[in-house]
Amino acid sequence: MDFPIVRRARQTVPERNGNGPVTNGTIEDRIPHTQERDLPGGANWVVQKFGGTSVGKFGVEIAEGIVLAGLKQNNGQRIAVVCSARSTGTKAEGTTNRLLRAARDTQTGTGSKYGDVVEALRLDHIQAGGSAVSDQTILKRYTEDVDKECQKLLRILEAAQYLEAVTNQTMDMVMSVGEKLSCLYMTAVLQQRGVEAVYVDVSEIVDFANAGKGLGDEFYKNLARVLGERVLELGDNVVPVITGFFGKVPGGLLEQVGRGYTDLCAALVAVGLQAKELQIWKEVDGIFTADPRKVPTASLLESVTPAEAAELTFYGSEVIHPFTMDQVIKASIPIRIKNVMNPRNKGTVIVPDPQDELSHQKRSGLFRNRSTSYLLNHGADGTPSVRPKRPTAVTIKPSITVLNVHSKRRTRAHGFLMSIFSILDKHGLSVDLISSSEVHVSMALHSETALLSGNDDESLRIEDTALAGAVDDLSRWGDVDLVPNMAIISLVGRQLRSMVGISGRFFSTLGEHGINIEMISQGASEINISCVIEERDSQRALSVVHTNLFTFLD
Ligand SMILES: Nc1ncnc2c1ncn2[C@@H]1O[C@H](COP(=O)(O)OP(=O)(O)O)[C@@H](O)[C@H]1O
Ligand SMILES: N[C@@H](CC(=O)OP(=O)(O)O)C(=O)O
Repeated sequence: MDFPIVRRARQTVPERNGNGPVTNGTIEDRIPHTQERDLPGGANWVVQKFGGTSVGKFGVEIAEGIVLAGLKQNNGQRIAVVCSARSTGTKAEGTTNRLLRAARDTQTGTGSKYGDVVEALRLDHIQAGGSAVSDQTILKRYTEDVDKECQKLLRILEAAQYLEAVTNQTMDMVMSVGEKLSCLYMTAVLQQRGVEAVYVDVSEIVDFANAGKGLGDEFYKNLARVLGERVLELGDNVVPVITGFFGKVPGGLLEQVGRGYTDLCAALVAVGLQAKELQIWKEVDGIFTADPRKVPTASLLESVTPAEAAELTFYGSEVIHPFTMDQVIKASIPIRIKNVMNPRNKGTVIVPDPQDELSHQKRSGLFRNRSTSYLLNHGADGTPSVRPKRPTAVTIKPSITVLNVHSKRRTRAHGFLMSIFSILDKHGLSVDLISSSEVHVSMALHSETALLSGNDDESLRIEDTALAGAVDDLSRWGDVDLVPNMAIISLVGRQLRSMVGISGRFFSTLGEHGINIEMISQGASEINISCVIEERDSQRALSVVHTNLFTFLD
């Protein structure tokens, strides 16, 4: 479908920059310690979650330098390991993506294409095991288990092809094989090094009566309890290696929780065991003021709040799945982001900020008092805090298309917005950022796969069927245009709400460096200021914002 593509830009007037004090106290004061909590039976668990690329590239280092080293500390600490599906290169080419592609291939009628994917995955895992495990008994058992899982997977895919349907449940069953193979591998690698590792498949664990009611608090509470019980059954010296896939959940794990679900699984295990810490191991030292691979001067943050971590993840810095924090923080379990390549580094801790708690307590019911910024600028004794305020991090989300709708004024404003949102809902499109006036609405939509294709305005076409359908329906309500190849740049930080002039400084920094702002959204979240820019300006925008708003603020 062809559509007019229009490019416009709006700039803001810069505000004065402000500076000032922040919260008092050290991070260690803020981390809840085991002895402060009521733990049953002296539990001393640390739950270690390893991401797909970490298991894919550093399986042996994880076993020796992290798990075994942790056990040798001899402080009564127990370790539970949770793994995602392996990726030996990038996540895009990893096991989960290949499995999802195999499931889709069953519907394209290209015969055995999915069979090739399964065989490639089988060989990949067998080869990885072969190079990390020399004990023939362990290796034989591992190879047989991998073969068995791959045969089962083939049968599921054949059934989907025969039935000409891939349901959410089928997709989940196929996807779960990634975590199963990965955990079989880590179990064998640990056993080879003398660890009493036991493979724990939790992919079928959801069978309790509540499952039908959706993924509410009760569901997660039950799931955490059952996961904890399953691990505790294993005995005293065992290191459980738990599949980071806990489907089949009502509506499908992919649909309900989305990619990155292993973080949530690990969080629930931590809650079930009342662990003293949840560790999320990655290939970076922790959370930085900007993506350290793009901004070499970015600095490591000692701590961030759960809300900051969630905003950063949503707006492009894949730090931790946003559903994870809720579960763990409610149970007073700190989360630590650590680096598999540098295990000695302390990493970044995710803990709530007591000042945030304080400002929540001062709120009276529905109504919020802006004067809570006083609390953010003063210590508990009323003295002004002395540390300078600064944003926490800057992040970029690429692959954004801006969708603009100008009302034909056939309905009043509230009806207009209602119609727009019901159309987006009908087509399953979700909005990352929105800015609206009475008769105009601009929305930023994100998609990993191209929404549009074409090299210039003339040849641009809508690729995505959901977007094409939405544009068709929206055209009845107003004039629609699309702006492709955009990115969202977001400034995130708990102190932003009390930094007078920070938005002006953010936008003027972009403006002064010739970076055009297409759309602005501020205020919906007190800890995030975002705007849409052209994707080709992303790297430059990240650098100039980091240089001007992080380096020179003191
Ligand atoms: N603010 C940030 N701090 C740390 N990492 C970031 C940030 N923004 C983006 N990243 C990127 O997030 C990725 C997280 O680490 P990685 O171990 O690769 O993820 P995963 O565990 O999903 O495999 C890194 O590639 C890093 O460059
Ligand atoms: N393997 C799943 C789950 C996951 O959490 O992965 P990772 O921990 O590598 O982000 C995915 O790719 O989404």
